[in-house]
Amino acid sequence: MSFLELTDVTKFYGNTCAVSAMNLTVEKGEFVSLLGPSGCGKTTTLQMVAGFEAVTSGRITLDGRDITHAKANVRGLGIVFQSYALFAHMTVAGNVGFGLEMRKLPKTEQRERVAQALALVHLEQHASRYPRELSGGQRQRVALARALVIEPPVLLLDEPLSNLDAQLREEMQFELRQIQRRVGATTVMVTHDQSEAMSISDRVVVMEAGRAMQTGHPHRVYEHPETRFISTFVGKTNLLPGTVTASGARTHVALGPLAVQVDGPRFLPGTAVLLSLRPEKLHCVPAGRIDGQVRERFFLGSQWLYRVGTAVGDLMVLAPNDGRDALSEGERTGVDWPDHCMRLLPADETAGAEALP
Ligand SMILES: Nc1ncnc2c1ncn2[C@@H]1O[C@H](COP(=O)(O)OP(=O)(O)OP(=O)(O)O)[C@@H](O)[C@H]1O
Repeated sequence: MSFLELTDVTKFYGNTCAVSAMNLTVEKGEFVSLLGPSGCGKTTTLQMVAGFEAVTSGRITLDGRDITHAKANVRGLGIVFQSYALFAHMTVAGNVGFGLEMRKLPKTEQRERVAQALALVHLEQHASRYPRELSGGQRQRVALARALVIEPPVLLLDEPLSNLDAQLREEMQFELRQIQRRVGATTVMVTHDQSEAMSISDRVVVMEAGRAMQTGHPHRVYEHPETRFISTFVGKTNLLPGTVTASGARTHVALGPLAVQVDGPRFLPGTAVLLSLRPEKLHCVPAGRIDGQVRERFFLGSQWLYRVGTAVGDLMVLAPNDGRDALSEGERTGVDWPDHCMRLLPADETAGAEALP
């Protein structure tokens, strides 16, 4: 049995189904992110684990105990929610120590643990400040220290880095991961930022319309998305429409004038499919699988992004900036890619039954 388990957890608000038969297992010490677009049910899922929202049906267990209907305060979870503001009238140390005070721990132990928690988030020197005297990022770190100080079995984070500018956000992502590893807290984080989820999680759960669509290691989900939605929500991709012409050890697909053979899930001949090709897997070469012409180019610093017009449609190609001259707009180029980078997705996701086992 996993440390935290959600089994068929469903939430209705009136007639609105916010979360539908959600299944999730989180191992002790694991960092799992719920990733998905606005309104897909991420926060509602976290709120049900926290005990702030009632579960309509299904079951939640923590360390083997059924906590589906347990009150929030007896679950003892560490929570950093966007709306879970700091106490304005208390200092940073007061905010961080609040949970320990509630638990009536001896004063000396409280002081020690508050100092440790503040050191963890590098805010020792701000212990006597008030929240209004801190930056947004510092406030989020106080919220994190307040959650960590009670040494919770599970840490629940809802967009914990949302108030930070891009650079601080990136720094804090790594810091958060380090803190989480050091403390060993089992963590569930909600985010709509796919790069954030991928860079710090052991596993990501991609949600769409109240459902968990795919769960796995970030690299696995990125390289083997199971649906069109996941292939475009987690990273960027070129999607080329094609038709399956034959299915053997590999699937033969016709993409207009181009024929390819793809490993992976097999489809019946005649099935409409999409070939997913990640832009960074494509190369501009003098002679490739297909000829094209650079329509546009964008300089991204460490990379060039080319839009290359070809007979199978426009292809986005991401090339490392190796310091040499880039291709010019209007220039002719071939486009190539390795066989193992091709992924086939059903064009019509309701037609999954047509996929061969
Ligand atoms: N208290 C509520 N009453 C009615 N409907 C709600 C309530 N809270 C959420 N919903 C609905 O449930 C669905 C899921 O909302 P939720 O906040 O869980 O999504 P989310 O993925 O966290 O979105 P966001 O990234 O925008 O925060 C949405 O359709 C939302 O409108």
